[in-house]
Amino acid sequence: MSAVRLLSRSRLVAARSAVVPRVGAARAAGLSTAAARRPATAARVAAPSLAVPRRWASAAAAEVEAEEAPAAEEWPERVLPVLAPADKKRLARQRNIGISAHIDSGKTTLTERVLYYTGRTKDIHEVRGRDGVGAKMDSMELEREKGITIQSAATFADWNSYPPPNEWEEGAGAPEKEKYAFNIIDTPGHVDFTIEVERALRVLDGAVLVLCSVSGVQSQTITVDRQMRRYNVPRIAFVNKMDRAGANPFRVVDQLRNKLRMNAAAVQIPIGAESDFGGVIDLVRMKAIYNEGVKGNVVVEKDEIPAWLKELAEQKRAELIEHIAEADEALSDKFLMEEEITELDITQAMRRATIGLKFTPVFMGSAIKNTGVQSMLDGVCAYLPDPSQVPAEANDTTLPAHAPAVPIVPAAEAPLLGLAFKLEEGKYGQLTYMRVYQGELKRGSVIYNARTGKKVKVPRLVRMHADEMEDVESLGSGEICAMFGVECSSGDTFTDGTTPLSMTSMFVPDPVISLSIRPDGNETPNFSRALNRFKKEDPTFRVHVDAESQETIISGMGELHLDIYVERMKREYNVACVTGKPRVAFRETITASAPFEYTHKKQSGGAGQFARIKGYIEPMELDPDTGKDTQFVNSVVGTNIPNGYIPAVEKGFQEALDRGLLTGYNITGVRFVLEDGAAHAVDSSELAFRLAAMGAFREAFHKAQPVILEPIMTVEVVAPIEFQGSVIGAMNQRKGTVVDTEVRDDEFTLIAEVSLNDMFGYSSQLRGQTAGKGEFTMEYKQHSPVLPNVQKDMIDAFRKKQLERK
Ligand SMILES: Nc1nc2c(ncn2[C@@H]2O[C@H](COP(=O)(O)OP(=O)(O)OP(=O)(O)O)[C@@H](O)[C@H]2O)c(=O)[nH]1
Repeated sequence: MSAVRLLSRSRLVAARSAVVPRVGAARAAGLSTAAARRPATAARVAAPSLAVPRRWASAAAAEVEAEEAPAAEEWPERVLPVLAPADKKRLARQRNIGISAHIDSGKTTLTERVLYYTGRTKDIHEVRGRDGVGAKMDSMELEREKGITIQSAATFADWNSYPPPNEWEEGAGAPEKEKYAFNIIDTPGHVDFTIEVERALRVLDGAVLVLCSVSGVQSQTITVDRQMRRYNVPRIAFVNKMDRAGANPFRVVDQLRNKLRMNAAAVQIPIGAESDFGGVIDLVRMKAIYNEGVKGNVVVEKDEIPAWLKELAEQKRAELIEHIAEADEALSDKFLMEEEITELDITQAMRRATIGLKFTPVFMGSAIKNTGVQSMLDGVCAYLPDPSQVPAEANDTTLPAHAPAVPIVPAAEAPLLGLAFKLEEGKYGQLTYMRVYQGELKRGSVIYNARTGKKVKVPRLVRMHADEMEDVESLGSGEICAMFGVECSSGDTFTDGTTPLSMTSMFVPDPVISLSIRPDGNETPNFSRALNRFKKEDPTFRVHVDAESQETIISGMGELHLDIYVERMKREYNVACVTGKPRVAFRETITASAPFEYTHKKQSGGAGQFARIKGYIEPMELDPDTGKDTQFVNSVVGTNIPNGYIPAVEKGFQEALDRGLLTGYNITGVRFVLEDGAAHAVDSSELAFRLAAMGAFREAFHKAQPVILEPIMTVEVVAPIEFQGSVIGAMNQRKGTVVDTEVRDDEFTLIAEVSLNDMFGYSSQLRGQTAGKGEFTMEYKQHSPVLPNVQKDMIDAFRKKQLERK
């Protein structure tokens, strides 16, 4: 295997540019280009150096302490594998895609079509359909009942399509269609299940953003788009529901441009509209595409474009070329020079621009009317990247956190590196969904959990098809699969034990709502079993026991999120529960810095306790790299505090954060800087320093202008126009700030920012106000300080409760 020797990504770039000029010279000298690509130094690095000692796997279990970690000069030289031609070929026909959108845009309905057309299902079952079967992808009983998607389901499917445009040659005609392997994840649209969307985007290489042709860009579309940007996921858009009254795909394209600041353009135009919608015109090839046969399974392409659409097609084709040219230099040059632009120029530029996150092609159709779905699938093959084209990175767990991340090459020969991105407890035990990033995962092989260092044998490996499965012997890099009987937590990395690499973790938002929970009747082991399982499956679901009331408190992303878990406790674990009133997850923070100098001293016969610490606390913003907004900084110079006591100070600080001093809620956004102190040879202990840190924090916190923060939500209401006045009135009553309103035909959309604390009971109010016709979604925006009078009331109420307890 040829190899490129590297230390960091910048060196990778440098190495690549250093190699390029040598290729021509090598050819002239009769050498293979592979040999020429290998820099001189790498020639001495034999392939086995890819393997690192087995002990690294267990070393990875522990976080590397800064002082233990090797200095930068000692960081190991990195040898990156180069993709073998066989890997490249296989990966070029692999697509890992997510289907994401605002609630009710038709993702599940669309996925049902995809499964049917790819031959995975024999029939189409509708969401909340009359046949009582329910959609294939909504396999959970609850999902089928409510007609919403709760858990994402991964599905494997094959699709025949043309090779991607980068493999075509000008003038050579269309190549034969080939088989692509798709992994599709149907993600939930409700904000309460945001973590499912986050997880899916983390492991997928591209996405289809589904929009409703009438409602266009909605609040959840904005959230999903933000998540896709966070993970650099290239996307194509699909404007669904083209059969609906008021359908207008070009308005949706405008919204993509204006509201999401996306460089987007339609690659199709509709043939007919609303109930007359009959097909689409492909603007690249200028062909009319219709669906015929059983449930639209036969795609008919006609060279003849209906005469009444010719002018619109020409105009929209020009607009498409202009927008791609904005994002692609090669096409832009041709465009400016007024040279002839061929079909291949457009498709190749569109692929480059889409993968480069500079352009979004917009497809359109109607999932329910079986129209336009196959063309969208061809678009996935043509314009979304294969797994080798998406940069992925891992951390070397033997190095400190600031060491450069290591680029991953999805080579089959490299050591195994896989990310367990989702857990599910099924009939046959725990099912762990894994994306293999490099190497190969084989049934029966032994793999290592990089976090715990534990090894485990893979007893069974399956490809998932919603809730059914297909056994496989092995899976290559870039693929998604599920394993049975592998104990782990969501987000764990698995390796073959020969690499110290671990995948970077995902963004987990903090919970915004909590409620107390207890079994209705005697407590059975199933109560804690269920809570433990949910906690492991879902990092946004938290459980703790309140120190004062001794109640079990569950927290999550919204009322629906917690309701679903309470319901699942009853259905899956036979534990009916009684819950308290939902409470908003307030937080406390500081708005100024404050110094501390604190001595903890106790002398009551025998060994005393002595610890003195000095330093300051200050406000801290969320660190986007670590996802943390609290930090302990050790700035001690000298030995006034012996090194061994420093971790105890940090522990005391962490403990102090757990229980706020104003109202008992968590403290966030604080940096604790330890500068100096004193110890006593006999009386100092870890306990004394821990207590000193807690005392110092208490003292400084009150001087640092503390405030209570509350979650502010973005609320989007859609309702018939006649209810606009009363809906706005109710929002004002709830002290909401109206951010935007939009009126469309007979419907309006209102976007407001409202404190979550003022949103309780809104769904029944809206239902009453709009005769059941209004809908709303709510999404967490940020934590903001409560009004001073509210803060005072909350502090008084907390104190009163504490006095009553005493
Ligand atoms: N008119 C029309 N209705 C559609 C179309 N596609 C889906 N629907 C309907 O829209 C509703 C929502 O569809 P789903 O497929 O459940 O939407 P979803 O985006 O998966 O919903 P969540 O998973 O709950 O976010 C259902 O009543 C569908 O029948 C379409 O192309 N045209």
